[in-house]
Amino acid sequence: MKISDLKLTVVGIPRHTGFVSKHVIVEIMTDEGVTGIGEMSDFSHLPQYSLDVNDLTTVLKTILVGKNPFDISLINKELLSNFPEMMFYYEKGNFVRNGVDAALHDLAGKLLNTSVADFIGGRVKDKIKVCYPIFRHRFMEEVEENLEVVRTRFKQGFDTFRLYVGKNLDADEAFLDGVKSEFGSKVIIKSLDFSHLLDWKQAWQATKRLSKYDFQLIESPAAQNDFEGLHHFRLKVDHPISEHVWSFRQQYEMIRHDSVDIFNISPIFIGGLTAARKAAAAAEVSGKGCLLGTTQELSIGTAAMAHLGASLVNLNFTSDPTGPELYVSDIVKNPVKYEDGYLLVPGRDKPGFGMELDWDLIEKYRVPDLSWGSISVHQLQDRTAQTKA
Ligand SMILES: O=C(O)C(=O)C[C@@H](O)[C@H](O)C(=O)O
Ligand SMILES: [Mg+2]
Ligand SMILES: [Mg+2]
Repeated sequence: MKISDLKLTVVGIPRHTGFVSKHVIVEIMTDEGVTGIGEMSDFSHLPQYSLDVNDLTTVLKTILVGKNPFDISLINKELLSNFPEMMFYYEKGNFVRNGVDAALHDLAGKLLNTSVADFIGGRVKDKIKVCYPIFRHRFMEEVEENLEVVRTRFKQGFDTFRLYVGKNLDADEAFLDGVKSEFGSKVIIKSLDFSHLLDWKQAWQATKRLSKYDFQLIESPAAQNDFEGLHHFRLKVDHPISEHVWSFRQQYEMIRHDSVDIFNISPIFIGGLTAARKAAAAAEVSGKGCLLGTTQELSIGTAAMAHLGASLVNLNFTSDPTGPELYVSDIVKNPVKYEDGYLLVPGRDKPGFGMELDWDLIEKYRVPDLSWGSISVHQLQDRTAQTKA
């Protein structure tokens, strides 16, 4: 059996915040008529240049067509040669490798008539605890809007939230205060995420101020790749520290410098399920915790993470994938489901990821390319449509 073709389709889907994320749907076809689907999720991140999707299609066809789809390790090796690791969180080559590796997993599952979780290690759990994100405040008037988000989502069963912080500490504090006085211990704040916007000393000052509120962990409280800074920060605070994994070299340096307690692992940022499983194994071997991060995927990307999370033995902190709840629409007929603040892993009876494309929705949200238009760095850092300077 051979891979016979590949197709990439770009969609632009707004979030309830108004921010639009562009994603690429990947289809890998075989000469036996079975197609695997994957997602290169959320290209709408800095840096502000875009890939040429037609050219990318040609490049990926050159790599894939004629290969046996079960040769996932071999194909990953070739993808890595063509899209090498960079020491940058939002490196777009990782998104490309992730979408292809996902489609290969979906394809393998379909060909074997087995779910992806069963294909990569089976199920330690069939639901994954997740938290809903509260995007970064820049202005005081956003506090009430975000408290309303907590009210709405709490009613839907989300009792755990994470908060992006660091640009307006008065607003961060007002929000945490509002949550505490309205919900008390019924609502849990999983994390404060500094998103590498402050250096470790500034993040430490901010943390001291916000530490009168309860939260479980602190994420990205230093510049990207400041392994020593993370280590210094970690020794100063009682909370566990988490950091995203965006390259194996970076993960190795975090282990070597004892920079973190928890690795935040997302297939999109490390370049696929195959790579994410290695990162989770490295976490296990180095005695670190692990959680599933997110770029806010659509249902295909989120299902891939659900299958991955189901098979991990060391997923010991609340995870982040809530994309399908954030966007106004999806591109599948049967989106992933959330129940009482858990992401449900698609059933064992469904081959591959268990997702089916909805071409009416794809046509509705299809866009010609990954071009940017006009958007500010603040909007990209804070994931809001807020245009105020
Ligand atoms: O934990 C994080 O950091 C994120 O979730 C990053 C976000 O920017 C996410 O990728 C998003 O698009 O909202
Ligand atoms: Mg983060
Ligand atoms: Mg994202």
